[in-house]
Amino acid sequence: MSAGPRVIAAVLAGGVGARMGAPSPKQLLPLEGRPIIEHSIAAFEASPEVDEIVVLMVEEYVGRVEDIVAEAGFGKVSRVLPGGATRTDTSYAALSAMAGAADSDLALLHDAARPLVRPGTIAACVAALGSAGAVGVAVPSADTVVRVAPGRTGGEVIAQTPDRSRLRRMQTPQGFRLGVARRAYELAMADPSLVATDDCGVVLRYLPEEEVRIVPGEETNIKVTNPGDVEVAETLLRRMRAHADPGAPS
Ligand SMILES: Nc1ccn([C@@H]2O[C@H](COP(=O)(O)OP(=O)(O)OP(=O)(O)O)[C@@H](O)[C@H]2O)c(=O)n1
Ligand SMILES: C[C@](O)(CO)[C@H](O)COP(=O)(O)O
Repeated sequence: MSAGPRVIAAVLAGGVGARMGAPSPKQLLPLEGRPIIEHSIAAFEASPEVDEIVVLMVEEYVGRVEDIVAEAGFGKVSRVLPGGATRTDTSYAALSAMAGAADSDLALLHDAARPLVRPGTIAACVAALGSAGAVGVAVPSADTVVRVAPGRTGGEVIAQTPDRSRLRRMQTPQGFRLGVARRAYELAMADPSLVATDDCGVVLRYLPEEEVRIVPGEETNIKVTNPGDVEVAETLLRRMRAHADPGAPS
């Protein structure tokens, strides 16, 4: 009997949290008494599909995260490494940290700033990677989304109102067969005009022949980004627990 692919999760925590404006990176802010990053790592630690976790942290806080990992007893975390200057650089560093894994193994890239990811969502990503080389968690948009352009007399005007039924808001995890992510990132990192806001976008741009599958996500999987978002996350977490939601994060 052959073993299935190894599943390696990368928790991306290399950002400084400029929009949050806290004195330290937002992934260290307490959420119900535990650092946000601890909740994010805990979701992957608790997922039976995940074999190993690597964490990419702002360089000066790597030691702090090693302490968090040791105190929480996260046995799947193999390394805490410095992140890069941009999120894309951090994703590339994460893939480089997986150099010993096979092209057929699976990488799940997750924002540390999304502490409410459910184990069920992680499981759905891994399941989808059974028949797809690239997958991303997404939710429909409740708002109408428009594309804007500079106005003739200044300000912004609406250039296009895309069909909302075809629009999705991307979240994480985003998962890849390692061979797919490696090929896409090799091309991306060699492109001086690279602009990317997520990892599925990198695959879509550099490997257009690759189908990037959508995995339905949850509205509760918010990205803690701006002041006030920690309070929103705490309210959501309490509500998920109060409703005895079996899929609630631990
Ligand atoms: N150089 C970077 C930038 C971002 N991230 C991570 O990517 C996720 C999503 O990014 P974002 O919410 O933009 O975080 P920050 O970059 O920290 O926020 P800001 O843009 O406000 O500075 C976060 O978990 C963040 O730590 C990263 O690993 N490396
Ligand atoms: C990857 C992401 O969370 C998908 O929505 C998002 O694009 C990250 O963007 P950020 O500007 O780095 O927060």
